[in-house]
Amino acid sequence: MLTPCPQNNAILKSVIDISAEAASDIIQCRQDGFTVHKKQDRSTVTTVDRRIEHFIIEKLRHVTPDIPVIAEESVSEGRAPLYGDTYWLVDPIDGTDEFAAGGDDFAIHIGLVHLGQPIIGVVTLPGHNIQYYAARGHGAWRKNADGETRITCASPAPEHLRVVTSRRCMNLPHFAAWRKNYEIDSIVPAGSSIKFMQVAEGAADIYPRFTPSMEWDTAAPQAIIEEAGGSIRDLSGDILRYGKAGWLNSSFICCSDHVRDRVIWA
Ligand SMILES: Nc1ncnc2c1ncn2[C@@H]1O[C@H](COP(=O)(O)O)[C@@H](OP(=O)(O)O)[C@H]1O
Ligand SMILES: [Mg+2]
Repeated sequence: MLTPCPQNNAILKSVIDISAEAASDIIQCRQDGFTVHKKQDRSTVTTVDRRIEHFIIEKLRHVTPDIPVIAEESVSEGRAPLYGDTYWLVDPIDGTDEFAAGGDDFAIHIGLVHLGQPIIGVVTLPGHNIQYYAARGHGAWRKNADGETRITCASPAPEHLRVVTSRRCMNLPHFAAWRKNYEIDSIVPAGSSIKFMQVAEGAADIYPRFTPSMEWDTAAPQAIIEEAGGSIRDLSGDILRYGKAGWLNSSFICCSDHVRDRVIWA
């Protein structure tokens, strides 16, 4: 376990500002109009994803010149810098499909990975005007129009689980089989990293994901959920780690520590 580091808190403050500036720009771009393209893997990208990623990379280079930035769209275009023990993982828009369709459930992710673990995370929801953030040892926080509030997973956890998951996951046979093993209160679909944030702020207890995700989809949210009293684990119960082949995550379960002993790990 890494210890709290005052320097990380200083870096976090800069990243919160960078992400807020990127959020304003996304809202402006949405008003001005943008174009939608398909990547080689047939997934969606917009001119806004690329613009925001470029902005974030330039800003991070200024704040932490020695830390390489691994970012979704650059990797898609075959541009990933050499990296070592410490690197940024950036998703300029998580939930691009939702953003391109005019919805509000999309997020900006900026996460700092050190020795395979995310130690700083900022998740901004431009469409909801909310920021979530954490640095290892400094707690998890939410900032909105009401100010800054410390967030934690629900304690005590309710008897029946409040499940949140991806719309893509809800109709999968794997999910149908999984849910049969649990006493469930509700199953609510949500887009992008809103699912992680709902667990982190106590609005949901568990987020199972049986469809693919990339490391930039989870790094920033994982830093936050871990500071809020939860975790993201593979189906064997091992904490999700970073720097894997192709930046691809396995299926995972994100849950509050208060329900972890109810989860059936493989
Ligand atoms: N087949 C696939 N392979 C890898 N990642 C996938 C995928 N299908 C969806 N994703 C990831 O899931 C994210 C959307 O999550 P959700 O379905 O929970 O809203 C996408 O984020 P992007 O929008 O950044 O591409 C993408 O990274
Ligand atoms: Mg993205």
